[in-house]
Amino acid sequence: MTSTEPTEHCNVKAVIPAAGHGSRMQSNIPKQFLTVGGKTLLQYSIEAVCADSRVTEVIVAVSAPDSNDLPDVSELAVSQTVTYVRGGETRAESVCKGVEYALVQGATHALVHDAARPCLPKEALARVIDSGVASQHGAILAIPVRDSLKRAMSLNNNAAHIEESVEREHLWQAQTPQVFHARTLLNGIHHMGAHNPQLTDEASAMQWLGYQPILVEGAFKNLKVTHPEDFECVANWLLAPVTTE
Ligand SMILES: Nc1ccn([C@@H]2O[C@H](COP(=O)(O)OP(=O)(O)OP(=O)(O)O)[C@@H](O)[C@H]2O)c(=O)n1
Ligand SMILES: C[C@](O)(CO)[C@H](O)COP(=O)(O)O
Repeated sequence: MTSTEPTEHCNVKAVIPAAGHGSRMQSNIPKQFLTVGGKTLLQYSIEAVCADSRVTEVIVAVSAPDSNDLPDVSELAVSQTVTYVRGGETRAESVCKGVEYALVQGATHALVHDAARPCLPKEALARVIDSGVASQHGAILAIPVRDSLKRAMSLNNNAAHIEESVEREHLWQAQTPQVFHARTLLNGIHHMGAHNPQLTDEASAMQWLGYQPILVEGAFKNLKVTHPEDFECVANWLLAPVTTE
């Protein structure tokens, strides 16, 4: 793997982890299957990663690949092949299953994108692919921290109190997609362990191997739906009139 892989030799396959329970969402169905305008968040996320033709296939890791509740891939407004595989007990394990399948299908690079991030802008997708395939370090979308940061501590009243301020300069919040050489990423996840609580994103696995992924500025609207208020924001963005990107 050279430090600047010629992009014409790249075969980027998207892996979408969508096997979570969405417990923080407190909804009666996993959040990726909540609908906005008649489409699930998962469908929006699949269509979002398919907006760049360099993505040659989409592999979606779900808890029940043969479930009738899954979006019918024939109804998706995409030209790429979409395949469901069985996910795992952790996000990392689901990603692992997806990347293993992507490698069998001939992927050189894996583009991992949360099913819970349906508002991925096309131009941000293009930029993270550009950077991710051009460097052995790979790349992730992220946004610089914009608020003051405080470390919390609990006092005897159990309320959270400020223990200290945390320097926010040079701090970024990681998003997805995260784009890496597929075999290297799989090695990183295997070495770190898919149940390792520190393995919260693909960049962590690459860092474990000594790589320093490129930070590509993403977008605030590329929000991960985690809590109910997030869903309200995302639903408004998805239903807003389409603007030319
Ligand atoms: N075992 C898991 C856990 C999570 N995910 C996926 O990873 C993405 C980001 O994870 P998160 O937001 O934490 O989703 P959940 O684990 O479902 O949420 P919670 O932690 O609130 O249960 C989601 O698209 C989720 O479906 C997955 O594929 N497999
Ligand atoms: C991968 C990720 O979206 C980057 O911010 C985040 O780590 C996922 O965390 P979660 O707790 O599994 O949602």
